[in-house]
Amino acid sequence: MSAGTGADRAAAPRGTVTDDEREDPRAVRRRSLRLLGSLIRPVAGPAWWTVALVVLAQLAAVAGPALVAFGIDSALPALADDDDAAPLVLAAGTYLVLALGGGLLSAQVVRASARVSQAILLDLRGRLFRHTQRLSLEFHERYTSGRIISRQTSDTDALRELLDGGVTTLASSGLAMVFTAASLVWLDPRSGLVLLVAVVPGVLLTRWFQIRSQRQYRLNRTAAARVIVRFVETMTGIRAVQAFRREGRADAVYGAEAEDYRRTTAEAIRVNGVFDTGLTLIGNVTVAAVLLVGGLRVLDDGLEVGVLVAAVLYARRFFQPLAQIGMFYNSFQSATAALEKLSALLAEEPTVPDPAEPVALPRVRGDVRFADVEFGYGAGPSVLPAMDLHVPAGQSLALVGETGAGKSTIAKLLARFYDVRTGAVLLDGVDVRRIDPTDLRRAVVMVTQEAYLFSGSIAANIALGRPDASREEIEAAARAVGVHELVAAMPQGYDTDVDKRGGRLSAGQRQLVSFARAFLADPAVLILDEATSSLDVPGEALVQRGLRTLLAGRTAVVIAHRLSTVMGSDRVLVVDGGRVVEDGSPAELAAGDGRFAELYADWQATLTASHPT
Ligand SMILES: Nc1ncnc2c1ncn2[C@@H]1O[C@H](COP(=O)(O)OP(=O)(O)OP(=O)(O)O)[C@@H](O)[C@H]1O
Repeated sequence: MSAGTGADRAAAPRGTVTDDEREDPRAVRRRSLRLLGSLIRPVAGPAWWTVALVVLAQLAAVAGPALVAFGIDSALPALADDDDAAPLVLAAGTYLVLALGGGLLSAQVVRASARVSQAILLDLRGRLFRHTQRLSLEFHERYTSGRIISRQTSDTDALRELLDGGVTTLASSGLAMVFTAASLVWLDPRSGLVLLVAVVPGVLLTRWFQIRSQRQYRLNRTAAARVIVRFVETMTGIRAVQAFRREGRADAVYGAEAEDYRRTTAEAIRVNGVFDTGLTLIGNVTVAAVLLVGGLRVLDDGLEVGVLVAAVLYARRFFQPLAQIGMFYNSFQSATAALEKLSALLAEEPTVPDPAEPVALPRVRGDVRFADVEFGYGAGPSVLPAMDLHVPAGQSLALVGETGAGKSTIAKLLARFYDVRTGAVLLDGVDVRRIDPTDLRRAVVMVTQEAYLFSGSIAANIALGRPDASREEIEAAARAVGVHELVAAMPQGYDTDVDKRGGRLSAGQRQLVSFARAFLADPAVLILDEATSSLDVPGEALVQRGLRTLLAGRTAVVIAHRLSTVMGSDRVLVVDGGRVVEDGSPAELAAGDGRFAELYADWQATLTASHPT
């Protein structure tokens, strides 16, 4: 796989920065922090409450060994010498209460942090969906769907992982270490000194682990992403794989990538193992050192036994949190990377902005004009260098031209999926950039080749543009375009689920449903990208009839691929290199000696060849 392909980026590992490659890292960090701040602000109260619970739980935990020291050094002698059981009962009772309280507090921490993290994630998911949906077509054509899916899944998951357990574990672990060290220094400064000496190799080992595990983690995420991309790519292109007998080769490539994934995972586990073992070793040596140094002092009467026991307990506890901090380091890293990518997505602005002062256009006649339009995608070259075009209301216009000529671009500008660079696209004399978006969407409908059907009933699919339409209206639209009989013959008629057996439709049938959808929406201007099949086979007569009904009585711009569609339209525009090179009625142009006449002759020849009489 070549580096940096669309598919590659689509499944880019969480640990790598792909979206922000050319951005200033400080700006990226600021943007990420702003997003984090805006996510936390609404739940600031519960978040502070969680922090308070974490502090209390750690205080309860750290008091244990000190109580043990008190029990041994003060309470036991009081019982032995003075027959006074009160101090021992007090120490044991307090220990029990703190243990129970600590347990309850820990449970509360889990609940409180879950509440905070789930509220944050709900907010984030909603924002991502609304924002991505609002972005212009330009964004969706540039940002592959795989990447959007990564934002909604693995990136949100990375944050979830951290918020669900990571943050509280990190905070608890950090506090536990500080409290433990402080208690030991307070109880017995010399034992505290032994502990502080042991911190040095502990910190060095943790730093080694951070560097190694970060590198390993990235390798591992890249390997995992490759396996997924390869799998998806092979299965998406399964027809080509099987048709060209590429199974063996695909298997070998996939096998090598899966092996790479296994190897990097094994190495990551090994690094973890070294870290864990190293920490345990340092912890045990520290305990032994505290015991030895303290034991000698006890013999010299320089230290009380209880304090020694407490010191040993504290030393044992000290290194446990470090292992947890190490474990969550990777989660923290990937959550940071995820936050950067999420904030980049949320910072995208629609390239087709809503007008500041929208012009209401409730009743549109359908007069379309391209006035001195120049357009190109992004900063790319001009695709339409200079387009002047007037389509009077009610006219049906067929756009023909070679692939890449600019036909779809004209259609996309008219539907305002993109905005022109210079000049203007006018509807009934009003610049489309100024028209109220709701009115514009109602007036101009684009039916694309793919005829996308959403999961749900056929009726709901037809009513997409007018969800309040009655069943009668839906049926009338289906009848008009000639799809009623087909739907009526389905297992549950109009209630048949398009995803279920019996609801699956052929490409032509799907197109008829999308015609019914457009018919019901009843726009003044209809843009239609006809399916690419260029032969007028008899089975498509139905589609042609549906099409004629759909186009009747409105302005229509059709990217035509069938001769019958072209010949049935009022006017033909031949486009070449973004310019109109021929313009006239189909009969006129066919009889001439221009490009359309050639195309017409080719079409005729193909038809005769495929339907010999
Ligand atoms: N999203 C895009 N970003 C950049 N360039 C684009 C984009 N879409 C189209 N183009 C370029 O604009 C030119 C015109 O493309 P357009 O899709 O309008 O052609 P077309 O006539 O509709 O072709 P076809 O018949 O193959 O659909 C082409 O050179 C194409 O490479």
